[in-house]
Amino acid sequence: MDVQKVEAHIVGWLKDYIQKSGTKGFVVGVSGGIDSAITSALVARTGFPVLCVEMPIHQSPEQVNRAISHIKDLEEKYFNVSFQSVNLTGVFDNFIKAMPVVNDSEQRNLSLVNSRARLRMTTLYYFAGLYSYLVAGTGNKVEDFGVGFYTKYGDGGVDLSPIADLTKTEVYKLARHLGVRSDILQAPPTDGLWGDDRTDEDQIGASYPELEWAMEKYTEGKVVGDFEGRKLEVFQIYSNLHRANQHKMLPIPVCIIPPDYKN
Ligand SMILES: NC(=O)c1ccc[n+]([C@@H]2O[C@H](COP(=O)([O-])OP(=O)(O)OC[C@H]3O[C@@H](n4cnc5c(N)ncnc54)[C@H](O)[C@@H]3O)[C@@H](O)[C@H]2O)c1
Ligand SMILES: Nc1ncnc2c1ncn2[C@@H]1O[C@H](COP(=O)(O)O)[C@@H](O)[C@H]1O
Ligand SMILES: O=P(O)(O)OP(=O)(O)O
Repeated sequence: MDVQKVEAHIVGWLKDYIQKSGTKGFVVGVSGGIDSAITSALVARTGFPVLCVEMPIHQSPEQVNRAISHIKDLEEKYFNVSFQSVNLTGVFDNFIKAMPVVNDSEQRNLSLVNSRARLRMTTLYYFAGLYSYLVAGTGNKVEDFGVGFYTKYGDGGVDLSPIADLTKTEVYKLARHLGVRSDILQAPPTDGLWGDDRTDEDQIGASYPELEWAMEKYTEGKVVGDFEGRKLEVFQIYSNLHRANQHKMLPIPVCIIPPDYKN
């Protein structure tokens, strides 16, 4: 990958889009992870106003510190970048209190995990509405179009996706080129939504390089019977998630009324 060309292409694409949209800038959630680090670094390079929002919800101090240090790095380098911290821990705790008590704790935990992501989306759109900004998405190609590993209308609820055609491996290459901090480069990818230190790999059961391999094979039309051992395991993980999460990748189904019913 020619990182210089990719950087220039994405920055140009962002500038072109925002000029045509008639909006004034970008807002992006910065978590201390690699995807939001490069997304914020790219929107910063457009010269348009960029609001980086850090939104802890029972977050580990390491994650918070990485996010804040990254935003400070950007603020020092780019006059157009500003920083807002919004602690959503109390909002989330009150949300839980307002919900009825349920017994199935596994399903409840997953639903609450996704509620965290949706509270962040709501916050980003608050700022987008306030300043006429666009919400920049941070999803990469594997998350968005491979395994659908994101929260529908949570971190998936965005106005534009600058890095969604880059695999995670390409995200790392671009991050090194953009000079992203080493602690962010070294942090294992995590959604940070569970209140513990589980990584994306712990949750999915395969690493990003493995998923990228499977995505390539799946796209080539390979099937389960083509593999054995660990490759088979990874291919099955990928295929199952890809199929189950199609509803996140396709436009939502609309019930079309037969025209003669309307006459
Ligand atoms: N970037 C990240 O790393 C990241 C970010 C957020 C969440 N996550 C992870 O992603 C996962 C998200 O969980 P999820 O996918 O269960 O939740 P989700 O809320 O994203 O999607 C499930 C919802 O989609 C809808 N749905 C389900 N099947 C459907 C169908 N066939 N057609 C239409 N709509 C349908 C339902 O409303 C359901 O509640 C979690 O494991 C979470 O930890 C990862
Ligand atoms: N703590 C956070 N502060 C700001 N923005 C956040 C935070 N955690 C997550 N985000 C945003 O959501 C996406 C996806 O997050 P994952 O950590 O990959 O689940 C992230 O890129 C931020 O934009
Ligand atoms: O989306 P981010 O920035 O939180 O990156 P990662 O998923 O690698 O933690």
